[in-house]
Amino acid sequence: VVHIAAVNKDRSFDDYQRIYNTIAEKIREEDEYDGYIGYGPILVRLGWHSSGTYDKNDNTGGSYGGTMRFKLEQSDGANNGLGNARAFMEPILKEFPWISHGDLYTLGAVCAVQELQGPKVKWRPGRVDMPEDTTPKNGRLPDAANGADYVRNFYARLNMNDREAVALTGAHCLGRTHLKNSGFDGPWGAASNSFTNEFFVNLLNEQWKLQKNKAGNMQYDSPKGYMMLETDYALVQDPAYLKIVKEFANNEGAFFKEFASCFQKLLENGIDYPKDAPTYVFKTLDEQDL
Ligand code: HEM
Ligand SMILES: NC(=O)CCn1cnc2ccccc21
Repeated sequence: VVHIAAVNKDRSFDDYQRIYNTIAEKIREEDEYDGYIGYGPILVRLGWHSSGTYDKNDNTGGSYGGTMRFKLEQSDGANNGLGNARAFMEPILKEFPWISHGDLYTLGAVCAVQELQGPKVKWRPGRVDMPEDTTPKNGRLPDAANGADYVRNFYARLNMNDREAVALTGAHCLGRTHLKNSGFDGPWGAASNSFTNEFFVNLLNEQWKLQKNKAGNMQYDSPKGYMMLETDYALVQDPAYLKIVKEFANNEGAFFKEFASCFQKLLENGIDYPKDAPTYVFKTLDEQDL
């Protein structure tokens, strides 16, 4: 399968910055969502899950076709709860009907990372909506009840190495788990809507206890009320991963640099960009005094 980015000559940086601003202002406005966490974290998850179906072995899946808009992909249990993120995007699609779903879902994730004080993430337009029958089968997204070998193998399918795998999982500094979505319990207190290296600091500094949660699933809990999935904790069980977790816990800049590059790579997996395709770095609302 080959997906060529469609360069739309009628649209400029300003057109996409306007969509970025509309999403960013809506995140700011609807701040009460999910116990005042806001929509940022779930918009990051929407962009990630739109892209996480990619398979480097046959170049299928990924963000290009916008197939997250179809009920088959939405029915994957791993996507439980993302209807809230899609509903958030509905009015944006109405106001800007010229953008593809793949471009919108990935632009929303980049906007959320930047507006939550994360690193600048480069973004390129050109994804084209594909028909429903191109939707990948369910089951390509990861399952949290696994260890380091599974994590390494899963990220390898996305063409991600150890450093990229650790950096990407660092997005679990945002938001929380919801029993009704994934069967994992999440602490109200500890959830956050600021993009930092806290995930790595907590992994190293908290005492973690593996226990069954009230849904009967295993998760790690800490005295402060933090939690980690088994796939999160795998990053301190595996010696190669642990070395990178320590680096990112002690150097937020190194984490930000790696995250910025591998998040862009994740959102663009499977797409060939012509040499005249533009690359955009959006301004935050704060940078525009908005
Ligand atoms: C082995 C890989 C991964 C596994 C097993 C995993 C699993 C999960 C689970 C079970 C949840 C809770 C969903 C809910 O109950 O609402 C979650 C939330 C989340 N995940 Fe991951 N994840 C993985 C990788 C990633 C990556 C690569 C990113 C982004 C770069 C990411 C971003 C998020 C965010 C932002 C949330 C919070 C969403 C919210 O607060 O609504 N995750 N993840
Ligand atoms: N701060 C917390 O205790 C939750 C952090 N956290 C750990 N693993 C996660 C997976 C998804 C969302 C938040 C997560």
